[in-house]
Amino acid sequence: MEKKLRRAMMFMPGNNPAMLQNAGIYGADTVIFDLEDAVAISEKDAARHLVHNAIKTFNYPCEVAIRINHIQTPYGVDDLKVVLAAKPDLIRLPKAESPSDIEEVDAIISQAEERYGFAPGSISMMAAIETAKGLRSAYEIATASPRMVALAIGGEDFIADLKTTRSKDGKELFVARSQLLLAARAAGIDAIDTVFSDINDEETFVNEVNLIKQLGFDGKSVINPRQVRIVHQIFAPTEKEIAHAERVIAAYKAAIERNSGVINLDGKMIDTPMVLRAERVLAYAKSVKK
Ligand SMILES: CC(=O)SCCNC(=O)CCNC(=O)[C@H](O)C(C)(C)COP(=O)(O)OP(=O)(O)OC[C@H]1O[C@@H](n2cnc3c(N)ncnc32)[C@H](O)[C@@H]1OP(=O)(O)O
Ligand SMILES: O=C([O-])CC(=O)C(=O)O
Ligand SMILES: [Mg+2]
Repeated sequence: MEKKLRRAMMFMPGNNPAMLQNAGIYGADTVIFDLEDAVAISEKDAARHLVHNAIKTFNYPCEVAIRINHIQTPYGVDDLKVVLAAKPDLIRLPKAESPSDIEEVDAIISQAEERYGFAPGSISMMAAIETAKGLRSAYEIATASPRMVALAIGGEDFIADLKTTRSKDGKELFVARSQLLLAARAAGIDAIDTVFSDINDEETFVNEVNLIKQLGFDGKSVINPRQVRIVHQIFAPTEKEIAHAERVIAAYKAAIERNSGVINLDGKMIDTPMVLRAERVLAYAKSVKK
């Protein structure tokens, strides 16, 4: 099965009807309708129903995710009660700290799938790690349910938990990003980087997207349509990368025909991991073009 792309996952407040209506037009791989921190407590109930109706009404051309409130707040269970009936593709649990958070949400989703006649397992889950405590259990959280498709880092809350501030080069998040990436990779699921809040600082945003791509992340949470285009551009393999990958595969095939194990391409040794990476570049380029 072809891998699902989750390059830009775009948040919007669940109580903003205009944004919900236009959510699908900006090309994000995933839209995230937020019921958590972007929605005031007095608006929680209205937002749930608005999000439910939007999913039922608009035929979004992308993955549809909902960020619910944490399951142990007074709002999380009610969020699920209302929105699951609309069959979102993905539930994002914020501030996950233990596998039991995931198990609790998983159980409620299973009940809803049965009640509404949805295929078992058809609603996926992801979790955002936003505290040092959550990061210590990242692998257990990632593997707590077969529904889990991604771990994200929630950098704003994480930095508050670290008791520091956010710098332009993100040094304070470096270890957390690396550890989260390792946990996601060990679990075989996607790793998604945090939002970048200063939508007018394009230069720092571009540097940050290049950094997280190099670290190995699959995508980034974003908060504005302008950020979607930048993330998608940076994640797309360049013509040069595609041409190189094609030459690696061709050299590998030619070597197999010659029964030769060692391949030399432009003076550089090519071996199995490089062939795997070249295959991944070509598969990625193919899915990006669609
Ligand atoms: C730390 C966290 O928890 S982050 C997650 C929660 N936060 C959010 O969901 C915030 C999402 N983002 C936003 O609300 C907005 O982008 C803001 C407030 C940051 C900036 O808003 P604006 O100044 O209006 O942005 P901008 O001028 O670029 O908007 C251009 C258009 O895109 C729309 N738009 C902006 N952001 C979004 C979005 N996230 N989703 C959908 N549409 C959006 C605007 O409504 C506007 O539409 P229009 O031209 O039809 O009027
Ligand atoms: O999960 C995210 O990217 C946004 C968020 O809540 C945070 O940074 O605290
Ligand atoms: Mg947060």
